[in-house]
Amino acid sequence: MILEKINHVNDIKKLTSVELELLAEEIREFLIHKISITGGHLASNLGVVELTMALHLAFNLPKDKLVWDVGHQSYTHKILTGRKAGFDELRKYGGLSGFPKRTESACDCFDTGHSSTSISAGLGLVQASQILEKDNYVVSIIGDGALTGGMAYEALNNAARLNRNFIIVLNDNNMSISENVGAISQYLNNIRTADAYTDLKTGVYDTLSKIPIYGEKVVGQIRKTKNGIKQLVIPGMLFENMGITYLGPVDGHNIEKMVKALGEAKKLNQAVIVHIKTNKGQGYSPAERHPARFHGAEPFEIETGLPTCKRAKANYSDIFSTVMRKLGDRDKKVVAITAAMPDGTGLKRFKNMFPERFFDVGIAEEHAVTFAAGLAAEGLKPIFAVYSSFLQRAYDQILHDVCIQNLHVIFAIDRSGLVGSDGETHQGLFDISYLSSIPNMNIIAPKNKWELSDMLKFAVDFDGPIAIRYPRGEAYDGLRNYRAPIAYGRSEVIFDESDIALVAVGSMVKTANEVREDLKEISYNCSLVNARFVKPIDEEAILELVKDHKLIVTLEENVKNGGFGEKVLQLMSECGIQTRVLIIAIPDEYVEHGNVEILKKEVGIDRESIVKKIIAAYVNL
Ligand SMILES: Cc1ncc(C[n+]2csc(CCOP(=O)(O)OP(=O)(O)O)c2C)c(N)n1
Ligand SMILES: CC(=O)[C@@H](O)[C@H](O)COP(=O)(O)O
Ligand SMILES: [Mg+2]
Repeated sequence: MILEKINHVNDIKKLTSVELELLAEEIREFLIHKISITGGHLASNLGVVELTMALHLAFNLPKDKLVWDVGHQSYTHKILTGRKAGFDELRKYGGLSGFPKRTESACDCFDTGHSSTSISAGLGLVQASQILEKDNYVVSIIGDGALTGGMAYEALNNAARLNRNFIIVLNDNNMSISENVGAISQYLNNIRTADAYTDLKTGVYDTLSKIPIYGEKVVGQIRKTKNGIKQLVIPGMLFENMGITYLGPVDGHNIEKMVKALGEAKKLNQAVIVHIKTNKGQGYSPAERHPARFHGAEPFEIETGLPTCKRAKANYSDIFSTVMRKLGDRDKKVVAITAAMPDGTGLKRFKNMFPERFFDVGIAEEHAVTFAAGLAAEGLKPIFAVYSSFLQRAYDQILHDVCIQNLHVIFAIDRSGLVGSDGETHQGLFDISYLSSIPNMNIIAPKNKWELSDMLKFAVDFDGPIAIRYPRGEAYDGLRNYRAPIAYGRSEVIFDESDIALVAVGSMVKTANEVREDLKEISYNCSLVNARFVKPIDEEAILELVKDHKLIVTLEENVKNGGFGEKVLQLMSECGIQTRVLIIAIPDEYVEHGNVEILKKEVGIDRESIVKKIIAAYVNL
């Protein structure tokens, strides 16, 4: 096994070219085997095995810096930097992260998780090296999907004026999670498929370069020419015209060719894009055939590619998908938007049924929000389905373009709360806080699958900005009989007792009900209130609760700062009420990756911890 020889960074440099080919095969087998057990981002990682090897051969880590965009494709990099043994615990609590982490290795120079940040971060590293007079290379590796994100262009706009080497590797597999979208994707596709064009370019350059003394100059001259012959011989004109040298496209499964291209790129004192063509899922036919399904794979059977655990119940995204279909049927003004997540959010069905009312804008959450605002300004009813953590980057667009004008944009916020194995960057723990500080915004959260459906209908009939937050995973199907119509700003009393009032938001209603049952067994009486509205909070109901309850407990899967509990506390203080409020929420810290149940325990929002906290608070009243 060649893989056994790879224990430290740069071990790869000791291998012969035959061994390198074997190593690529072994890494693929290793990844397929490990991820079939743990789950993880398989298809993207299979696609970059040779590219990562080429980068490790061409550069000296950790002195040189590799910045992985999104970072979901960094598994081979982890293997080559001595972290092979960690793959049994990949994305598990306390185990190896699925993304680059500076705390995990000196070879991880920048943490990522969200898309399109690598060129900005890389440029920062380059400028820092210059100021600190360091002598190292910086390489940002960005996918064609990540290149649909606006931040990448903001960075390219700046990188173009560099007079120092900065290599941007464009890992082009012609896929985002789903099919990539937009003009840039089309442009790259044209380059990918225009082999004759590439040969012409290579041929012309090679011939010209071979002419003694003047050849190199002529090539340089062609690069500087704004049109004419350059249009004919240089793919990647878009980048060249911006002032960024373009090299490629290069076969991303040929190590030798990539090392050569990277060597050329290293010679330039400016920003240079090396366009690498890869195949998402390379070497594992189920992933090659279904790259979207194997983008973020659950554990699967290697022979068939089928998931090992069949899902018995629908998750919230499935419910959303079904309701969206009905809403689309019922109301022609309903339009749906996704920022490159049609599968994850459950919008694929809507896309198939109403293609003219479906918009995938690419990984462009900021644009998605302002685009939705434009649609709403003309009277349509846009529903932007987005993961909680990805909506974070559209804060100003929500405030400036939607809420100031009080436009009727519906935010269907999936993955609110703890998401689990993706960790810090993806936990949806801030949306209540960041949204509720914005005037005109309304925030609701369903307790179960039926309420998600009711709330979506309510939101479509509403007028104004409204966000519905719901968690990742299985949709709760308990408390079915509690289905009072949704009324603006009103909560729902589920159990009316005395002593302790549990006021829970969305996913925490289920937990609160379990806590209520546990406490009942030891003779504590608890009322259970489903908050429904986080903004505006149901002040009337809360002021009613303080009349016959000694302790109010608020429960939410959001950070405490700026959360629901703090709003209740503020109301109490404004009304001069002394009743004790116990806030069950996420503490002021980032929550790492791992199984959601373990994470809940760690942050103290699991059933058992809550019971203990309530008893402690109650006996100390
Ligand atoms: C801001 C943000 N939005 C959405 C995502 C979800 N996401 C992760 S990877 C990905 C597709 C990236 O495509 P590409 O860069 O081409 O990489 P590939 O998976 O094809 O290797 C998306 C949409 C994200 N990580 N960050
Ligand atoms: C890397 C990334 O951002 C996505 O692939 C994300 O991991 C998807 O998460 P879900 O599995 O919750 O759809
Ligand atoms: Mg891609």
